[in-house]
Amino acid sequence: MSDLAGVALLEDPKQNFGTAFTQKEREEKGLIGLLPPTMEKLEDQVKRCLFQLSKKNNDLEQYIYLTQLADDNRTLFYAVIATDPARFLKIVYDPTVGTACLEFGHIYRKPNGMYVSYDQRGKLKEVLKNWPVEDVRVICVSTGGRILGLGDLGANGMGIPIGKLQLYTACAAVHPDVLLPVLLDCGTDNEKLLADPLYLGLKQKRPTTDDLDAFVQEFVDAVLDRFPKCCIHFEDWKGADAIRLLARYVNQISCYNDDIQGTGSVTVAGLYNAMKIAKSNLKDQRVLFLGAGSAGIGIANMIVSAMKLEGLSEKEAQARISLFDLNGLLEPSRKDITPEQQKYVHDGEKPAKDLSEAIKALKPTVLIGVSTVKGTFTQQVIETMTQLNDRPVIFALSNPTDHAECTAEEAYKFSQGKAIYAAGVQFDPVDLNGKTLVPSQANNFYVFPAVGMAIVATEAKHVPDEIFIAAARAVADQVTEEQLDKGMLFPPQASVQATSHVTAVKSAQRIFELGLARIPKPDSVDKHVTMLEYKAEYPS
Ligand SMILES: O=C([O-])CC(=O)C(=O)O
Ligand SMILES: [Mg+2]
Repeated sequence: MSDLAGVALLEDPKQNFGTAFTQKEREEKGLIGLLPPTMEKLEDQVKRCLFQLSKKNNDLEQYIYLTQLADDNRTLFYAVIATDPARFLKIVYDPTVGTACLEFGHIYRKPNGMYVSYDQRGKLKEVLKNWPVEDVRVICVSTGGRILGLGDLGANGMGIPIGKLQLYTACAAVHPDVLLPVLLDCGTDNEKLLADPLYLGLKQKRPTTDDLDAFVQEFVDAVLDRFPKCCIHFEDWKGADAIRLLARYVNQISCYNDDIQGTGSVTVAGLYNAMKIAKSNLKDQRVLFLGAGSAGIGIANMIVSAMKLEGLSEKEAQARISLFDLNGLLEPSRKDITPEQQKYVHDGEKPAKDLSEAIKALKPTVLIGVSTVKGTFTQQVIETMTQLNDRPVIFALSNPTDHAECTAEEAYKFSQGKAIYAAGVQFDPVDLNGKTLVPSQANNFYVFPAVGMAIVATEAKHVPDEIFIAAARAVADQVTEEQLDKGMLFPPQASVQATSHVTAVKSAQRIFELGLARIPKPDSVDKHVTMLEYKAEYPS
């Protein structure tokens, strides 16, 4: 039982049970008179929260309410989320977390994690000592350099590490005590924020790449010094930084980049199921990306890994993928190709500025949008895909909602219901010619919380793409025939906890198979994961 008492106990979100403290606890802990006399159960408290939430008239207000609830009583916060994950995922996470990040300096209440800032360089080991928990197992860290499809939001990006780690617990039951959100504040190039008197981050421009990399190295060293078993989850960094730093650290320490590997994994999961619907194989697809940043490269690389498992060579797999960005098709005459993009630039390809033209020339079977630009999958683009394919696969992954390349309704309508569609956010079902089509949300929340649990459960020393392929397979295989028939490529969000458990177990098994665990393999990986799972309950 808690060593805190009285008001201090009520102010500790981990140990505060509010009106659910029993008479005995109230007497022993000096709480008599500090609470209303009625003693409630967790279910009663949940009902009151749901009532209060029903009075909030927009999603941002609900986000603010839930943030305060988490600061007040953590158990109750997770119990509320568990009543309806599908409803609350879109509040504590994408898309509402995007609105929250835009407003973060304005709606700020409490830090809820660590702000490690550029002006503390040279002292990061000292800084990390200020975190009160000794055995942190996952840090989710962002520079705010590229928040969702919203660009550089600087320290306002803190909403993302907080929200991502809340999903570790809400989806995969990772114990919240072992999770630490970090905003690595290196300034921002966002002039609007720099001019905002309520902005909370460092009011300076971002450092050079070399200076950033030196700062990140100091941060990595400080993390390993303070938390030797910790995995570093990189999230929402500027694309080039994300790719470069993942390449540097992926085989060196326990780390992964969710925007690269998690997004790649969930997209491959969606493609595995799209192949079941289209009665085809991944290795036979031709894939065109709109957007050639970290998400596009991450997904492309993951598709290559998945095609290799189906028997293609690396070169053969890469030849099946092309990239198209703001400046048109990435082809040999372009002068602005980065080394990571180069493998998807193919001899003989001609310049193309118009996406429909590129589609006619390349005849892709799969079109993936990671452009952050709304409406770029026009009627013409969707119709061209439909002329070329019986079942065109169209994934409009940019988020939040008003950044999607096309809506579910547009994809289904312009393809006469033939498109196999997924988006980065959840769109409502669409009625077309007497059939209800259920669009999927190809969002990395199906993957990163479960992989996070697998990492915690195995103390993985590295987190290579193989683990994310195993997670993709696990997610895909949990969709039933009946769900596939409605166009669903992912398991229902209502059962995300059960889905994440299975995905975590399969991912952990893969970590053991690859020899990447730092603990001996338990007799039952399933039981081992179950034992670690956090329950949003008061001790009885
Ligand atoms: O957070 C999300 O919904 C997906 C994601 O990682 C991103 O867009 O950066
Ligand atoms: Mg992200």
